[in-house]
Order: sequence, then structure tokens, then C-alpha cells
Amino acid sequence: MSVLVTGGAGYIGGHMVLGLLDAGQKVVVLDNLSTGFSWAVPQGVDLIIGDFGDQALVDRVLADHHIDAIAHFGAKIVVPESVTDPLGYYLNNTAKARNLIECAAKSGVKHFIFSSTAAVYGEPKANPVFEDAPLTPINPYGRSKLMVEWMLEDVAKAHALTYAILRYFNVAGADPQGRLGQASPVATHLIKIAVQAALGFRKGMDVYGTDYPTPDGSCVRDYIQVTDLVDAHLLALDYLRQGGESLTCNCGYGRGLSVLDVIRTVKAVSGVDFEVRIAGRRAGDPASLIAGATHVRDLLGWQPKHDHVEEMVKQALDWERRLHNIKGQA
Ligand SMILES: NC(=O)c1ccc[n+]([C@@H]2O[C@H](COP(=O)([O-])OP(=O)(O)OC[C@H]3O[C@@H](n4cnc5c(N)ncnc54)[C@H](O)[C@@H]3O)[C@@H](O)[C@H]2O)c1
Ligand SMILES: O=c1ccn([C@@H]2O[C@H](COP(=O)(O)OP(=O)(O)O[C@H]3O[C@H](CO)[C@H](O)[C@H](O)[C@H]3O)[C@@H](O)[C@H]2O)c(=O)[nH]1
Repeated sequence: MSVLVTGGAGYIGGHMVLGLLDAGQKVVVLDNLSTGFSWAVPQGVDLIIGDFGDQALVDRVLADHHIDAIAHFGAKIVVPESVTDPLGYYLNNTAKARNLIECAAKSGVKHFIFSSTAAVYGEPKANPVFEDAPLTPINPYGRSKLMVEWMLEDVAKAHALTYAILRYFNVAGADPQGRLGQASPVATHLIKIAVQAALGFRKGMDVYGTDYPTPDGSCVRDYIQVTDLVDAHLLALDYLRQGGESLTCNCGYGRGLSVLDVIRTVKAVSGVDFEVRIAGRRAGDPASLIAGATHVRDLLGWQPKHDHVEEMVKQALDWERRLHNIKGQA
């Protein structure tokens, strides 16, 4: 049996493809390359360039490749863009996901792993935030994802399909073997931006707010290393294939780092004292988001291996240098 990875030419999906290959699994990638890259998909892996909302295409792929599980990473992921283009987000992340889930249910795909997000919690009242906290997303991105969670819950009651909804906190770092990292040309994620500043690829960086009710006034997040996150998916796949019941798990380490902590670490690891400007708050940023992450450990037996911010930063630095060379050669 094979796993269909949508968004497998992107950052996290691409690491999932590596994880599946390393585990000896068969993989097929479906990606429209809107933000992904064909070079990110290892040679020998079937890359189908197309849209996961295209039901004729998806039906063909499911039939041709004996797919028993779909890992659905494909999405638009930029929160501010979701505010200015909500319909684009509801189309891509919600309506097209509905098409994909329909194909899965009708063709008898047994398992569905969904990339959800801590953004479904909005501004949590307490941290760490556990899976049963109120689901009150504050932007179209979070809402577009939450609706997919609801669809899966309903579809699993009506069809022979089990799911794992994994709510990622802040994903960071790169493949420890240096094969892949975050390649998006429009970086919005903190560690990537700080690393680019350290390498001189951008002129310093802004801190969006130092007046939050947090220990140092900057926002606190739970950064999870991408290979550790992929491990949670591989465990979820095994668990579902062995007959496990559908589940929803936060994916994070259960500890918070402030924006200023992260910048200090990037400066220390890179040895570069780049310019840091204190700017105003960015709209829609919750002060703190820390995962209540006992479920993923207890239900899936997940044990992180890369829970060190220095390691994540070093991986991101190494990858950003490599990416610069890849772009230079292109
Ligand atoms: N990066 C994070 O910190 C983070 C946090 C929480 C959740 N997530 C979720 O993880 C998933 C992967 O995110 P990422 O950071 O790897 O983003 P990414 O942009 O690198 O990857 C998304 C991939 O999906 C593809 N894609 C988008 N729409 C498509 C469509 N209609 N048909 C086919 N392919 C399509 C893109 O080309 C890209 O390769 C997303 O679902 C995102 O919501 C990411
Ligand atoms: O140049 C920058 C970039 C970011 N930040 C700050 O760093 C923190 C982290 O920001 P990121 O953009 O790296 O990540 P977010 O927490 O905004 O969001 C990420 O994690 C969320 C879940 O926690 C969602 O899934 C979302 O898709 C994903 O981008 C925020 O306080 C942000 O204001 C800065 O100060 N300067």
C-alpha cells in the first residue's frame, strides 16, 4: 500500500516524504507547486503536479497507486493573506479539502492524516492549551482549517475512514541530514527571518511587540522541530493502520520561547549581532501559545529527539546557506 502526500513538495510535507521513504514506505506526492518545489521531491518518488481539489485527477491517483492513507499537508498558510483573501483560503483549504475527502471516502481510502494548526484555538485563555480547549480561531486561516477538522469528524462517522488530526504549533528547523528545509521565498516565520538576518540576506529584522503580558514582553511560542513533527505523523499512520480509533493531538513540546529568546539564540549560534528593531504588534498575534502535548505522547508513544532550540537554529542556518546556493545555481 502507498501513502498519498498532498503538499509533499512543500516544507513539512517534503519532510514527511523523506520520513516515509526512510521508513521504507511507498509514497506518491500530489502538489500544484503553488508554494512547493519539484526539486524538493526526491528522485524516484512519483510527483503528480496537480490540484488536490481536482476529483478526476485524485480518483485516478487513488486507483492507480493503491493508496490506503492520505497525509494532507497541502494548504495556503499565510495568516495575513487569509485576512485579505478569505475566499481564496476557504476555497483552497476548505472546499478543495472537501473534494479530496469525498474522493477518499468514496474510493475506500482507510486513513486520513490532517495538518491542522494551533490557530484553531485563537487566543487561548490558558496555557498550555489542551485539545479540549475552546476552538475559537481569530482569522480565516484558522477557520478554514477548523472546518476540515469538523468534516473529518462527520465523515468518519458515516464512512469506514479513520483520521488523525494533528494540530501543529510553530514548526521550525530542517532535516538533520541537510536534505531539505523551508524554501519559501516569502518568509514570514520568525526563525527563518532571524536566520536570514544573521546571514545578511535581509537587513536586520523587526520584533512585533514587546508590550505583551509575557515575561519579557515579546510573544511566546512552542517551536517544534520538523523531523520530530514528522515522527508524530509516522506513529499516527502506524496507529491507524493497526486499527486505532480516530484522534486529535496537539504537536508541540509543551514549552514556550519568547521572540527575544529566539533572536538571542540565533545571534549566539550564528555569531552575528544583526540589527533588531522593536516594532508595533502584528495584527492577530496571540501573546502566548504553548501546546498541552500529553496526548501525542500517551496515545502515539511520541518521544521528541530534537527538542533543542540551538539545534533547530543551526539546522535552519545550514539549510538557508544551502538554499542560497541552490537559488544561485538556478
Ligand atoms: N509551517 C507551520 O508552522 C505550520 C503550522 C501549523 C500548521 N501547518 C500546516 O502544515 C501544512 C504544510 O505547511 P508548510 O509549512 O509545509 O507549507 P508549504 O507552503 O511549504 O507547503 C504547502 C504545499 O501545498 C501545496 N499546495 C497548496 N495548495 C495546493 C492545492 N490546491 N493542490 C495541490 N497542492 C497544493 C503547495 O504547493 C506546497 O507545496 C499546511 O497544511 C499548514 O496549514 C504549518
Ligand atoms: O519578523 C518577525 C516574524 C515573527 N515575529 C513574531 O514571532 C512570533 C512567531 O511568528 P511566526 O510568524 O513564526 O508564527 P505564528 O505564531 O504567527 O504562526 C505559525 O504558527 C501558528 C500556530 O501556532 C500557525 O499554524 C501559523 O500557520 C504559523 O505560521 C510571533 O509573535 C510574531 O509576531 C516577529 O517578531 N518578527
